Amino acid sequence: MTVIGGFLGAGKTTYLNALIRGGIPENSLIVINDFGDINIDAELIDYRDEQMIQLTNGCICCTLGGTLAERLAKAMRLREAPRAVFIETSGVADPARIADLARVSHRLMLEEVVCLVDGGRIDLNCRDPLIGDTWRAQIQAATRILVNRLSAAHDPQACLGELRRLNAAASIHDMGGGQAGAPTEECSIASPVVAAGHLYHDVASQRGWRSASLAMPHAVDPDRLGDILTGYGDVLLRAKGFVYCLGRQQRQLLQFSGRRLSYRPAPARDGRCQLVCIGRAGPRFEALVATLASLEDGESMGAVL
Ligand SMILES: Nc1nc2c(ncn2[C@@H]2O[C@H](COP(=O)(O)OP(=O)(O)OP(=O)(O)O)[C@@H](O)[C@H]2O)c(=O)[nH]1
Repeated sequence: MTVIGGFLGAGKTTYLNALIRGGIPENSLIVINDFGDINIDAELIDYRDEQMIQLTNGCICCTLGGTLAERLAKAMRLREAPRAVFIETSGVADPARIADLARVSHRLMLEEVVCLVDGGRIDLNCRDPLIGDTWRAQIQAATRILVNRLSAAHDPQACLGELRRLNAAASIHDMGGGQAGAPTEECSIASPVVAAGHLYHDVASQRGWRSASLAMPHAVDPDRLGDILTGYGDVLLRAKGFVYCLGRQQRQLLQFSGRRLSYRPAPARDGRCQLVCIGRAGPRFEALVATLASLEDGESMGAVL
């Protein structure tokens, strides 16, 4: 079992796709957990549907006794049990809790706990009172830390030093991965594994988060939508989803993380248009949701979670 963790927007899905493209064992099982009630990531993973478990509506590390453990146990009892299991956690999960499933199972062996890190946001995330504990626990749980966008950091060496200070046992790799703001599908696969200790996070640290899922049935002005999301960048930590944009035929994948926005043509799958927003609970976040809803001429665009 390989656990792929890291904070919201750190690059977990990009990395998992690169792993799949690079070749994973036949009959692998992929488990995807998104924080909201819509599993956007599942649409972005290029893998056979029947060998993918999608978990939504919450963070798997907080509901371990439930769905994840049951679904994994069921999969491992199949006559042809998966040869490998890759779990992409939600961006607010503690990967250590998930890794412990393998540590206590006699059918699963823990291969590694990978933690993706947006190098351009190390100092910000580290100091943030809402994010800090979760972010640190993810790094401390890792056996391998993969840093991208380090070139966007004020002081790359100090940032790497901070990671090393948090987790002395993990191997740390700078993956390159371009400048912040330049979305990329590129992702190099860095090598091997050193064992590490881990730390549990406090479930209460989940308080203070808020997520909202919105249906986006009508075409939107991409610049206007971008201005709204960026304008609420102080409370909006992550947004992603599929939208139709005025002037563009193809459905677009919208990505907003680390205050950076990008659109790119979306995979042609089921055609849903939905947006998931995750951020800091409070009146500003509610104002953001109301503003997004008002884009639809006052009609509500969907339920707020
Ligand atoms: N420049 C650059 N951008 C990246 C890299 N990896 C991911 N991104 C971008 O960062 C954004 C988030 O990437 P994802 O792979 O979806 O991140 P994630 O950790 O799966 O996000 P959540 O599951 O929502 O927490 C996307 O716009 C990616 O294109 C990288 O190595 N370099």
